[in-house]
This record gives sequence, C-alpha cells and structure tokens, in this order.
Amino acid sequence: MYSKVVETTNFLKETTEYRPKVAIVLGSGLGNLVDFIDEKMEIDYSDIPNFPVSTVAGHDGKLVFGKIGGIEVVAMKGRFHFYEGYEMKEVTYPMYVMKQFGIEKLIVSNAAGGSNKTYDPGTLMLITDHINAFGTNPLIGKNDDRFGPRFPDMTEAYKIYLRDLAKEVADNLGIAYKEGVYLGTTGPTYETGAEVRAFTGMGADAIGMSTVPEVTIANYLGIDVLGISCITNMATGIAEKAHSHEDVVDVAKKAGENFCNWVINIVKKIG
Ligand SMILES: O=P(O)(O)O[C@H]1O[C@H](CO)[C@@H](O)[C@H]1O
Ligand SMILES: Nc1nc2[nH]cnc2c(=O)[nH]1
Repeated sequence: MYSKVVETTNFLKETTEYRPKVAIVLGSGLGNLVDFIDEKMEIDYSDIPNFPVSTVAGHDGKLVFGKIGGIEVVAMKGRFHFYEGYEMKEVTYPMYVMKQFGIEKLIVSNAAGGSNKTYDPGTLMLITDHINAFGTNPLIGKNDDRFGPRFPDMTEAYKIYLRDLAKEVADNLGIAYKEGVYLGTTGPTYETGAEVRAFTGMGADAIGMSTVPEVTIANYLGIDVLGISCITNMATGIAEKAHSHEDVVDVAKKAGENFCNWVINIVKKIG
C-alpha cells in the first residue's frame, strides 16, 4: 500500500502547485463549502491513480484545491463509506495520501442523526469524541511502521486546541453549536429504535455511517483532527417520520450557511 500512496501523492504533486497543510472532508449535503474556496483547482477522483470513486448522492467525488482567506486548503467533496462495499483501507485511503502530501490538520464533517433529544435538525455539533460501532477497525492487518505505530493512542482523537479555537470562532460569529459524541455504524440501514436507545445509553449524541474510520487513521498518522456533525434528523424512535437520504441532504444544505461560515473562519485561524 505504501508504494500506491506514494504514487497517488506524486500524481497530485505533479498536477497541482498547491501545497496545503489543511484538509477538509465534506459530509452529505455539505459540499457547498467549495463555493467559498478561491482560485479553485479541481481533480475528479476517477482521474486520480488508486483513488476510489464516490457512489453516494450528495458526494460529488472531487478533490478541490484552492484558498480560503489566502490559506491553501484541499477539500474532499465526497467521501467513501464502508457500506459502499469498500474495504476499510479504501475508505481511509485519502487520509494516507493527505499525510504524505503534507496535511497537518483535518476538518472532518458529516450529516448525522441526533440521538440526544435536545439536538434538533439543523444543529451543528462539535465532535468531542467518537464511538466505533463498525465492528471492525481500519488498522486491522499487518502494521506498516512507515505510516504509524501498531497501537495508536486515541486520548485526544479530536484535538482540544482545535475545539477551543472552533468555539472561540463560533462565539465571535454568533453561531450556535452543541458539543457531543459521534457514534459511527456501518449502515446503510438507519438504526432501529432499539439500537438508538442502546447507542444513547452508550453515550452517543449523534449517529452516522462515516468519520470514525477516517479519524482513526488521521490519529494514527499524526494528523490533528477537528470534527463537526450537522444533525439532519432526529434518530429513529425520536424522529416523528421515517428517514430518507433526500431529507438528510436537504437539511444539511439548509444548515450549510452556518456550517460554511464557521469552517471558513476556522480555516483562517488555523491555517
Ligand atoms: O457521514 P456522511 O457522509 O455525511 O453521510 C451520512 O448520511 C448518509 C445517510 O443519509 C450516510 O452516508 C451517513 O454517513
Ligand atoms: N446512521 C445514521 N446516519 C445518518 N446520517 C444522517 N442521519 C443519520 C441517522 O439517523 N443515522
């Protein structure tokens, strides 16, 4: 895998002159953030050697390089999910490439169901920690010490200094946010009511089908992570109607204005 990662990274270095240190992963319906990236240079995933392709609505499948407030960034407009049938190593492949490319900080976002009854649809939630309920781990297999250690520490999976900075930015802009624990499952089914009750008992405030694999690998590689969930629906049993991905994308788009404003100003501070 190491040589594949080097090949992909070399391709990107030959294709763009940008050398960002900040990367952003855009969740379902949150892709509009790229509209705020200046001097854009886009590369389709299908043109990148060894890259998987996005198969989910609301995930375009592009790497977008450019600048936010003069700070170089790269955004993933579209991510890969385990439920798409990808291996965990494929789901997390972009993280390995990001590290090799020189990324030091990652802002990861997602659409999620609110299991905390006080987190209404449209709420932006700063992720304080996560629970891996995928039943597997993206690091299972032989370890390659060139990437990271066999037993990575997850004490501060979502860096406190980045969370503090995000809170300061939100407070200055008057953006409302909550804080909470994200629980990641494989999907693609939304949860049963019983599962949501169980996950809530475990400490989950929001539930989704992504993020945990990427953040696990980012920590392994030594990339500092900030995570933001957009609560798009109340989780099963709390919600008054059945879920649909169309609604998820729709609500995420509506929350997009605050989300974009927040992330843009975070980038300006951390870049
Ligand atoms: O986590 P993101 O990619 O934002 O998307 C979330 O929304 C989709 C379900 O509607 C799932 O893919 C879930 O993980
Ligand atoms: N697992 C899961 N993923 C989501 N993505 C958006 N909403 C939800 C949800 O309620 N559950």
